Amino acid sequence: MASFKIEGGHRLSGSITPQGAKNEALQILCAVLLTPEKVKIDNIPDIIDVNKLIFILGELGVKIEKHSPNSYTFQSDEINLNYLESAEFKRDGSSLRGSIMIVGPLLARFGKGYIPRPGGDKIGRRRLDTHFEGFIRLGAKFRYNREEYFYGVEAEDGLTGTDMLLDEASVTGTANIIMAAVLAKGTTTIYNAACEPYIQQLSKMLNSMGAKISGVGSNLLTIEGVTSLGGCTHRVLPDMIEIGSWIGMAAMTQSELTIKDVSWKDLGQIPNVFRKLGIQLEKRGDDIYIPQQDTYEIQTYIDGSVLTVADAPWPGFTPDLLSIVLVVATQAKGTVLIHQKMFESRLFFVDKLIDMGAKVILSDPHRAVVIGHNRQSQLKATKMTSPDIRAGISLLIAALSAKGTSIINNIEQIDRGYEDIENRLRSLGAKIERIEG
Ligand SMILES: CC(=O)N[C@H]1[C@@H](OP(=O)(O)OP(=O)(O)OC[C@H]2O[C@@H](n3ccc(=O)[nH]c3=O)[C@H](O)[C@@H]2O)O[C@H](CO)[C@@H](O)[C@@H]1O
Ligand SMILES: C=C(OP(=O)(O)O)C(=O)O
Repeated sequence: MASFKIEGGHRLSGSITPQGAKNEALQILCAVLLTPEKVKIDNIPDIIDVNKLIFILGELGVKIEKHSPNSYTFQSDEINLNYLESAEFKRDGSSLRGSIMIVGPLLARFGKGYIPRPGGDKIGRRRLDTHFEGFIRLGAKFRYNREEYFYGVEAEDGLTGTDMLLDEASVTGTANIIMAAVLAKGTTTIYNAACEPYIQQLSKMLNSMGAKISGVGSNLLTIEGVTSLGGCTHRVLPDMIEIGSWIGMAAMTQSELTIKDVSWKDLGQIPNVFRKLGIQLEKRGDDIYIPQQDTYEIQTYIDGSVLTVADAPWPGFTPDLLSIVLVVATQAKGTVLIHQKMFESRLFFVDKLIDMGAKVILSDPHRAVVIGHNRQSQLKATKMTSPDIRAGISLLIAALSAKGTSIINNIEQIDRGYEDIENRLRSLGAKIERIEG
């Protein structure tokens, strides 16, 4: 297991370009299974989860041409469905969350889709009911092998469009159902659909392949099924979660930083939430400029009560940035309640921040109150283990601002979602080293 050794307390400076969005890339890669024609994708992040999915596509027989670390062409004209029944697939498919989204395209195009229980962050219960209820509504037969945690859907006579109301606005669930419905007979409506930029991008890509999806960006999608889809080229948006992480790093290390080409129009609440923590952000063209700030003060509500930052399905604030907001608040002036509504095991990493000297009260698994130090007391370096991607990057941010040298173990968790993070941080002046275990 590799580790990071971080000497904290150094300011960063310069500009950084965000990687392509992990969660969008995982959807877009699955969509290449919907056509026998070539699909070219640019700005794919070179991270563990994405590379694992590309590996699975290769095992499925997809022809893969790599033009550069971030640009590929895929062609799914000879798919090897036998792989789905292999022991290798049971191992490979369960190693990330995004692999679940191969099921919709395979079901739509080949009449069957299987998946072992997918992996991903261990951040609480992560059910798949929405996905499979959607496929069943489209006419698929469902089976589940409890011993092997193996899911399967089949539809020998194809899928038929229908109206459905999702039980929750699941991101990967909506993507999966969209990819199944684009090739179904007739019209499907999906109400209570997730509408994150990831889903909007997937829908736009599918429309450029010949699909007929309307309502893109809303929670009511209408999909007129077509008989086949063609090739396309697609560019993945910058990763809004990485952008939020860079904002957090700049604030915590009191650094002046420019984040380049962020696609402001797709950032939703993200800039505003950081502004509510008192962090100054300037829109400069399509860049975010963050001036060096010695202190920042958390706003209160108009009536003077304590600010809450909570997650919600889009256009609400993404749960994937709450850990970062939490760590940033530890050095602010003021108090904030962090309410992680979606996941029940994502806040436990605060123990480590408390060890480092942060004032945090974990009220219950979903809520933590952060009482900012206002820079009166610097966090102390420590040795810690990264439990999930976002807690991992939050601990890294804490370590960059702390006094002394910290060690973070299990950094594969960070590598799952952040491309070449130590070299990019070093280019901004951070003192960080990877130690191979
Ligand atoms: C590969 C990928 O794209 N992963 C993202 C995707 O995961 P994923 O698609 O797995 O997450 P879901 O959107 O299905 O749900 C996440 C959690 O939120 C709960 N929930 C969801 C919707 C809702 O309206 N109410 C509700 O309580 C679910 O029960 C679940 O516990 O979306 C999550 C929620 O934005 C992100 O954290 C993950 O980074
Ligand atoms: C929860 C996350 O990822 P995954 O769904 O892939 O585990 C995340 O990106 O923060």
